[in-house]
Amino acid sequence: MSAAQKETLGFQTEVKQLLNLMIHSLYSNKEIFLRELVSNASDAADKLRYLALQNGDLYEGDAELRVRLSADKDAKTITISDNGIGMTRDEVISSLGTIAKSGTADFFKNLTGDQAKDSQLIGQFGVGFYSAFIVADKVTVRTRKAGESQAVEWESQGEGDFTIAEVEKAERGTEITLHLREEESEFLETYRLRGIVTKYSDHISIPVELYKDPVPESEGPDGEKIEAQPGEWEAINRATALWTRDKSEISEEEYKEFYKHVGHDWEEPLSWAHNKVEGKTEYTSLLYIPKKAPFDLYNRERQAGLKLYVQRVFIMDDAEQFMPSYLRFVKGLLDSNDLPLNVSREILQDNKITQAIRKGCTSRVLKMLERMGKNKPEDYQTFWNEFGNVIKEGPAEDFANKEAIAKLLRFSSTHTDEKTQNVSLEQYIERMKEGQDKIYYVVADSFEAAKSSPHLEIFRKKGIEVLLLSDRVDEWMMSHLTEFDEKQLQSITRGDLDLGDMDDEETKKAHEESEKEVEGLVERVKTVLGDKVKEVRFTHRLTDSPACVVADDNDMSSQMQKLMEQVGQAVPESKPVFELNPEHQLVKHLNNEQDEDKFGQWAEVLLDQAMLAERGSLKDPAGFVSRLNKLMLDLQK
Ligand SMILES: Nc1ncnc2c1ncn2[C@@H]1O[C@H](COP(=O)(O)OP(=O)(O)OP(=O)(O)O)[C@@H](O)[C@H]1O
Repeated sequence: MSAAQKETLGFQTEVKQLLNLMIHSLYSNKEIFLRELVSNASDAADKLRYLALQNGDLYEGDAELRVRLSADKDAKTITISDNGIGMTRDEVISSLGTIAKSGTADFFKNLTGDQAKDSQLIGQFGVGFYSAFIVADKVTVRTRKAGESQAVEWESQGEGDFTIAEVEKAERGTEITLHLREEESEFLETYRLRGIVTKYSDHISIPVELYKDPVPESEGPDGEKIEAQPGEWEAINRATALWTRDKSEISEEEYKEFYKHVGHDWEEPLSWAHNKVEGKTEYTSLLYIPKKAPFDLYNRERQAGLKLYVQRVFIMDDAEQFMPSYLRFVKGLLDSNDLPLNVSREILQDNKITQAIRKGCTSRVLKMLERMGKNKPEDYQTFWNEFGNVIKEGPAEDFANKEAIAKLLRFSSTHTDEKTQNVSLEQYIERMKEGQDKIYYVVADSFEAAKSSPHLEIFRKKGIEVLLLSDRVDEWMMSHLTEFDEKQLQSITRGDLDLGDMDDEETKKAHEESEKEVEGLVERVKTVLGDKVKEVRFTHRLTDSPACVVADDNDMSSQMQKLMEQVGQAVPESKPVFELNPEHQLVKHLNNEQDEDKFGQWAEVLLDQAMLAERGSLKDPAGFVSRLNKLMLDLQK
């Protein structure tokens, strides 16, 4: 096909939207386009080096991988060229014409039109190649894939479409030419380009070279001849893989910039850990905790994982085998000395070395988070707000690290009665009352429901702290977390309430007396309610409410039942234990009711009320309302 047979293709709708948004919302940070393009060039070099392990011919006699920058002041263009893997025609169309990420549609749904918010979202999404259009009104990409003879030219003005044509290109790799907008000529200055590379891309492991113009022969001050200097390519970055350098030599800034490259993130990381492990398994890990959750954190198809290198050679992206799923937000890389260079995902799957590294990396991340919790509570709160719900999957997934994971958990609690989850189990234990041997918690549908649960009444009265749980995953998590620091975690809506040594003799006596006053009531209620309840008993956990329902110790809690019903699972029927507060006026009233019919109605209304407070809904709400109305009318008589 000649250039005249150029084909014009339309961008995927999302690309158009993304381009538009990017140009507007990222303009204040426009210089990052260079970071993105250099980062892509470096990835392309990594990919070629990996493929060349199997087939050295791909180097075509040129194994010195590098990126080159040059500016043409007359044409008002800058060019970024690499001799990496390059792209075929199909790859160009799919990489530079569509967005292949899973969850893209959801991402676009979340855009609000508010520039500040949207630019943050774009950052999370990854800006990449399209950022070229922030400074250019036309971009030309010429690329030839290693090992192929046909090259391709892609060109677009960043509006609705792009053209694609077959061209000749002697050198393998990709050359991107940006036709700068009128007002962007600052980027034609080599000092400016040099400054940006030093700032953002110093850590790139291949040389980034800038063309130094030739200097003609000249005369010195004393008439001596100064020889002409030929034009040449000069490396302007350090060009050593950052993670191979000594920790003490790497600045915070360098770690942060490197994160943006490996993590494809826009924001700075919250924290990182860089370790060289020697001994039986030898590897270097550089693990980062992002500041913001990616938009697709809960998308099952989302690719997550670390970048894997073997002896400094890039092997693959998204090696998910080195992190458990509840730490899937961790970004960074691993460089192993022990894995074979031809390692594949299949080999990684069932491999002793993988397991050893995974174990090491997991405990390193858990320690890093624990330290952050202790030393930088504000950062930790940011982390928890973003990723807390993922960490909550941990106790079920990683039995061996249960205690370490439990230390990371944060909860809302009656100590503050605030929605922010910021109370740790260790803090809870420090505040435990004398004689208290359990950690109490309640799970409800929402924070408000948890906070006003009738089950809390006695705890509030006695000043015993209770953790307030209301995230979807909470019930599931708590079913896997039964103990912490040798203390049992106890749901206050389950089983008989035993406040252990915290009740003094006097209180116990008063309780017995109040039960005596309504003696026989339990049996009467049990008779009228029949098999609607599993058991009826008195309770002293309530102060303001007449009654409540609790789950039997061996039964599923009502929150768990609800969760299972929501996902369409058959739920084995478990009946509630109905508890009556013998000190409450309504319960006393019930006891005095001689008319068995009315007694039955009162008992049912109390049961329905308790169910409503516990589950937020009733199986037969109309029945409840009509019984309640009848009783109200009776009261009028
Ligand atoms: N210089 C290059 N050489 C070879 N392929 C490239 C080059 N630049 C881009 N690509 C291809 O185009 C794809 C899209 O690039 P783009 O920068 O938009 O996204 P990305 O690098 O995959 O991720 P992110 O958006 O997070 O940066 C890349 O994944 C790669 O396959």
